[in-house]
Amino acid sequence: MSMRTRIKICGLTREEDVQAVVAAGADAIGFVFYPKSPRYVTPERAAELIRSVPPFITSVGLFVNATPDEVAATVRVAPLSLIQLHGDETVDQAAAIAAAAGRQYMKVFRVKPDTAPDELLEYEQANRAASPLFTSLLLDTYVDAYGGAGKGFDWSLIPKDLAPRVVLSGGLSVHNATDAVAGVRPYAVDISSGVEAAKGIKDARKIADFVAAVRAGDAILESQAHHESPSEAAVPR
Ligand SMILES: O=C(O)c1ccccc1N[C@@H]1O[C@H](COP(=O)(O)O)[C@@H](O)[C@H]1O
Repeated sequence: MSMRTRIKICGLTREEDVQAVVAAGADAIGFVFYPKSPRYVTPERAAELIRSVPPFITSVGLFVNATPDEVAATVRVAPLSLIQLHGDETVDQAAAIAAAAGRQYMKVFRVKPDTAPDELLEYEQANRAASPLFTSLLLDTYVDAYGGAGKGFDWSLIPKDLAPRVVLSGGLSVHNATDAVAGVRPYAVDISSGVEAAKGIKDARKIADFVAAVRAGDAILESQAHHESPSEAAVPR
């Protein structure tokens, strides 16, 4: 059985970019509430942008080392469905932030060259045990600036049994999206730099091409599923 890989486009600051993401058929839109990011938006600006988001598209709020009060105050202004905790929040801090905000959340793990695959599995289990609001691990590359750097990591570090539950990010683009989907088989992919004309300014053509490249990966998985034996095909990804 194969599945449609979910797509999140992150770091939106302009109305026309929101429309481009929706038109391209992506599933989620990300707003960066980290003041040091060039893609930073205020909660009020995010609320304005979310007004043009149709139903069944998830609006995600990205935070880096914010306090529970700060995140709760942001979701009172901007109607976010999901929170992305992209900093050094501990497992318990992440659970407390989500509880204060009353929202489901993704927790980032910033992968380094020496990250052991088991660390990823253990970190996912610890987050899952800490809160019923935890939804999934988001894997990004370790960089000093926390994220949005367009830098990839070694996907072979992702355990095969974890992959169908993770959101894969870090340096994705039209050039590697098909391989990422067909090779890693993640639940979802998340991109910022790879679909930009400049930081915080998205490019509609790049967004459409990225979505098409992800769907090409899905098509490869679909055709593989048809050629697998019945016992292999019964294993959901
Ligand atoms: O987008 C940002 O500015 C940002 C700032 C701080 C932390 C994370 C940020 N974005 C996230 O980074 C990853 C990778 O992005 P890229 O595609 O490599 O540019 C992604 O999850 C973004 O949501």
